[in-house]
Amino acid sequence: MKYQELVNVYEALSNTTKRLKKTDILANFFKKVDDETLPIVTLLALGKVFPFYSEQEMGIGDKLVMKAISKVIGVNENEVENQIRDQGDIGAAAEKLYSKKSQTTFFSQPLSIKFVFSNLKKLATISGNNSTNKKISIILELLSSASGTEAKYITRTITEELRIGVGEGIIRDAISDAFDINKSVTERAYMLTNDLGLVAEVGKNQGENGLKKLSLTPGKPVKPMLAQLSPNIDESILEMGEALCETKYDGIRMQVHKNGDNITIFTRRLENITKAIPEIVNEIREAFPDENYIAEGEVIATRNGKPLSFQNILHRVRRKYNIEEAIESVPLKVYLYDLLYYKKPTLDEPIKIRREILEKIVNTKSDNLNLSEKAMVNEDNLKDAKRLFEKSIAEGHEGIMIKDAKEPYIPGIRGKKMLKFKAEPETLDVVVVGGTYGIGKRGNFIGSYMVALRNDDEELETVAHVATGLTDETLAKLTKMMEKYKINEKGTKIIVKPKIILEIAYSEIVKSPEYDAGYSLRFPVVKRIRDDKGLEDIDTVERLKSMYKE
Ligand SMILES: Nc1ncnc2c1ncn2[C@@H]1O[C@H](COP(=O)(O)OP(=O)(O)OP(=O)(O)O)[C@@H](O)[C@H]1O
Repeated sequence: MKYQELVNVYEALSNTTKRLKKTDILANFFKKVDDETLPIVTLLALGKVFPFYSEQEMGIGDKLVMKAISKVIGVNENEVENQIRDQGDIGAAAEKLYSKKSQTTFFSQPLSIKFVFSNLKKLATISGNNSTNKKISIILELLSSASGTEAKYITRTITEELRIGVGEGIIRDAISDAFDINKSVTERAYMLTNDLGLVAEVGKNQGENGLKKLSLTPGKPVKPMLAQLSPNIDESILEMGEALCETKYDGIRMQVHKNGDNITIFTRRLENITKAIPEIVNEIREAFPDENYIAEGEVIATRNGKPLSFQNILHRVRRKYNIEEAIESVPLKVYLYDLLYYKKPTLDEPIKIRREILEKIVNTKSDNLNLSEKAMVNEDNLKDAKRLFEKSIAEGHEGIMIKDAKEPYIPGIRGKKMLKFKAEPETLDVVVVGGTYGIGKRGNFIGSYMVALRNDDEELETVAHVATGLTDETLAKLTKMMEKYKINEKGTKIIVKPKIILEIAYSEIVKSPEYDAGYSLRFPVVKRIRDDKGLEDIDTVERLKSMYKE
């Protein structure tokens, strides 16, 4: 199938902001695509070449792409840079420059989707000697056979900025519509496998029954079950009848997979962090029986018995070098709290049973590996939950989790079956879309950040400017990140790609016509940079509205 056909779909998608329309466009396209190309286009429609959980990333800087464009068009790099500034992004700039190109490539073969995809994959895997030149020549090969619109989307895919407003949710719905499958079946199949290509393929060829048979595979990460806020501990427990209450540790969520001899550890964003924490891999190997399993827990860092800050842990689990040294300086502890697979899938068992199996099979004799502290609570012993909460706070943890004892694990859903109750007021996770440089002494720093939430159509809506809560060190770090993601700059204002996630505390949600969301936050304060979250994890306008009503 020709790449131009996918490009026509991209264009149609970027011409509408309506979620239903986008879903419809994609569903019609999926119906037409052949079996081999179908998994590929589910990734390309997201602007991706590798699935989310893959360790592979594109990692190609804008500069390299600019260089390639300048060679293909035969203009100097300054002109490409000027176009990017005028058009707002590299793709639109490439399209514009192509339209001025005098020499057309009549004799070249039209690009096929498969050819573009395999070249993009190749790009990401080149390393070592002379790799920059090799990368340039692959980009050149693609761009020299491309039309203007094809070049627009090839360059955007390479720089990982597709800008067509399509997220996983729309692709999932489009698969459902294309192959006439109940949305909840597609959703669950995706949450369990994290593989849109597989879901599309099985949905097309085996329908709903085939998708229902998809399950967990140790080694392949699962989307984590998420928690809602509990308004009140007692009320939540009474509603559930019986609750498994546990300490809420403020660390990194970890999903441990054992398949054969291999142990793999993923974060909540499904990043593979196995290599950074070899001591934990060893502890886990020792503590579990030699079976296949998937367990979940929180990893925290401690010093003198007290939990260290979240940033410390994040640094530690992302580390690529000097790991031995880090093992000494930032010792980690793991608290396990769930079991999704043990010899076979266990996620459909109630959490009470999953916990019992976990307790039975895990040997927690090491100081660094424990099960989460727990209390089984019902109407007769509500005090135990309060006691656990107070103890958790006194030990420096965040609060407690309240889990409905009879409920299964529901991947990827933020439902009412698992709640959290924290000592500190709830915060919002937002994405930075722009900023303003400071004045005087702070002229080199971006002092104020324009932040946004997601809406139902998977677009971003601005919600506040935040300028407090930042230490000089964080300001410097954020400014550097903003410059890296810069799309446009005018005077002291800068627009950036939506890459930086901040956790924001605030005193109140108020109505405000000034922002796209129609609401804003009073006294917003940056709590921390959430490097562990991605755009798909930020809060939604819908959630903001429901919090306002509450
Ligand atoms: N005992 C526990 N059981 C389940 N989750 C726990 C536990 N202790 C800590 N956690 C953490 O709490 C998180 C659940 O809260 P939530 O679903 O709101 O995630 P979140 O958006 O990261 O929230 P937060 O910002 O409050 O951590 C889990 O992702 C996990 O990392």
